[in-house]
Amino acid sequence: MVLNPVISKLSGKLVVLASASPRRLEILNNAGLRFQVVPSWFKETLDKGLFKAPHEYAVETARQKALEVARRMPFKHLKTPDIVIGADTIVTVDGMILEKPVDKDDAYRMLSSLSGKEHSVFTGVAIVLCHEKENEEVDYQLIDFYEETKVKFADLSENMLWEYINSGEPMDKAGGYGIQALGGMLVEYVHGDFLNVVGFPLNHFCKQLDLIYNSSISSSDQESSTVWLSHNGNHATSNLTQPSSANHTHHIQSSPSASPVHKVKRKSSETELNESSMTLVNSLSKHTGDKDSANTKLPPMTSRGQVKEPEDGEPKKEDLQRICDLLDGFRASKALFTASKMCVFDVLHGRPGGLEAAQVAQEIKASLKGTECLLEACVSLGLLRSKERMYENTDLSTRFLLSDAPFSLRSQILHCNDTVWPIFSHLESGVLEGVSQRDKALSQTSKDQDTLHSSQDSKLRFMNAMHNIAKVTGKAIATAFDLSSFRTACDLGGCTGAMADEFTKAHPGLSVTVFDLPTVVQLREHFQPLHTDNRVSFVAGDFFKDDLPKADLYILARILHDCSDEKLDILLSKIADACTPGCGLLLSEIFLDEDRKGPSRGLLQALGMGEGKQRSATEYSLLLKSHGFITAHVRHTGNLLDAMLCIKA
Ligand SMILES: Cc1cn([C@H]2C[C@H](O)[C@@H](COP(=O)(O)OP(=O)(O)OP(=O)(O)O)O2)c(=O)[nH]c1=O
Repeated sequence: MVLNPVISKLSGKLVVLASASPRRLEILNNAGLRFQVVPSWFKETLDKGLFKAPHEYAVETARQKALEVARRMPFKHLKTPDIVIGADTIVTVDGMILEKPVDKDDAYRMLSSLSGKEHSVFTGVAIVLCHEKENEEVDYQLIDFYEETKVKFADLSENMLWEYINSGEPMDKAGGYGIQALGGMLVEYVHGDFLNVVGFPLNHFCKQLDLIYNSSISSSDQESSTVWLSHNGNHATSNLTQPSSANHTHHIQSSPSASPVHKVKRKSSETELNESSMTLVNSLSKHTGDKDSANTKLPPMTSRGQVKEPEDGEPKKEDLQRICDLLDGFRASKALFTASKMCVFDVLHGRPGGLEAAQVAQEIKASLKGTECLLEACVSLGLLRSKERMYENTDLSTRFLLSDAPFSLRSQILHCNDTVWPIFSHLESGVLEGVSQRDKALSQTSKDQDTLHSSQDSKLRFMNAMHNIAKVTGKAIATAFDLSSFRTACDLGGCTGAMADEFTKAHPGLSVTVFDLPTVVQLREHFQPLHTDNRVSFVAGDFFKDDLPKADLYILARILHDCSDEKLDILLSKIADACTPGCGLLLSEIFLDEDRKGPSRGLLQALGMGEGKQRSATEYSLLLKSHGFITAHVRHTGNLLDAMLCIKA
């Protein structure tokens, strides 16, 4: 691509850099750009697990930074900018995204994971062109791209690491280093745009401006990822300027091996955007009539920032829908629980063409009316499909709801129905008293049941539920990190050995001892191992009281969140005592967002009022550090559980 003069094209326009980064300011200043700096208030807490690739996370964060400033300025600065530029720089290594370190130990973790390795630096850039309309409304044209640069670190000694960390330079930089300053000492080579590492891919930016201001093609035919936006409430519907439903993005790779420019066909922006990541509406763009963007027309935002309610004062459909979804949530859960418990999905399995409601009613020994209502509700939830009154399983129910499906969640569902549901029926008492209502709920439930489950039956049902989760999450956790330096592992509370199976499958040199209560270990034969090799063994014991089996890696999957602080201290102290320096501790839990605003799966679980608590990755990292374990890697798996690998100092 030939590059033309572009900076002059912006003269006379109100250009805003939505960044507090002194490096970005310096880069754009040196390029002769005249602009204002309005740091973005957007909190960089997007859930990394939602993004399929690291650069998507950086681009989305850059978009949000720029949009926040573009939206705020008309109200706070009483002026609408012409262009707002946002950027986000991340470092990636071993599949992990490294942002700015939270403390020196975090900087150590980051830099030691970069030592001796080639890694990538991605900077996502968002350019928001603001188009003010005669009625004071503002349309935003959003153009984004990313740049990747490869950087190779030398092997760094402990002294080098700590000398660099103690310089203080790492603390406000992604990956914990500044290539343009002392951090330059750590770098063996750079493949690609150096300024991109520093924080802003100036060349790519200029090429993008060239496309915007010098290109002969109109903006609506541009091949960059351009999306039109205007203020709105809170629903994501993308309105593409492209005739097709997908965007094309110029991703200009500057690493010598790649072709100078190649177009990356992007997923339709609808698949890339999650509702919380951007507010898109059907604006009055040139393509309002585009059938592909059959969007819900939403009330525009007035220039004063309030959502203008429709003339008739009716509440916005989207807001009402959101509340109704929550209102109906428990009915949907109970429909799933009941259909699972009554084996509806098993009854329909293997019945070509499906069954009529009457046939299902007969098989599950239920009323026709009740069965019809249940089947129709399951169809509305996507758990069944019906055609001419014949009901069949969907792929979703076949994969997760059949009793014998490889990733069946039926036992977990029964656990939720029989144990969690009664506890949540006492949630108000739980909130009032601040303690678990388990005993009250279950003693009442067990009295209600015709036959009290034997302790073995209830133990088996619980183990089945844990087995379901371990089967669904095991591979993601077992493959989250390079464990080649470990030979023996101990899965504390490993229950049926399902997780241990996944670890031995993923790591041929690893053997795993499952350490769990005698009652659990003696019931393990009910859960056949997934393969025959004998690298999974079982030892009975209580990890709060008994000596732990010796291992060079300890696994804690969904254990810590259930422990009181006192039990945490006992367990982690025992593990620390059993470990020599270099031993590993692999933690698998739901990691809350750093601002504890999600994921709701974790925060709703906390309503069980158990004696434990839900934590963010940083909180777990600090907890483990207090017992001598330094966090080496964190992985948001995008599955039900996240993972963290720590090393005994
Ligand atoms: C890798 C690397 C990053 N950095 C800096 C660039 C960015 O300032 C920072 C990455 O963090 P960002 O979150 O991208 O930027 P920021 O927090 O500094 O500013 P804002 O969020 O307001 O835009 O790391 C360097 O200065 N040198 C480097 O070699």
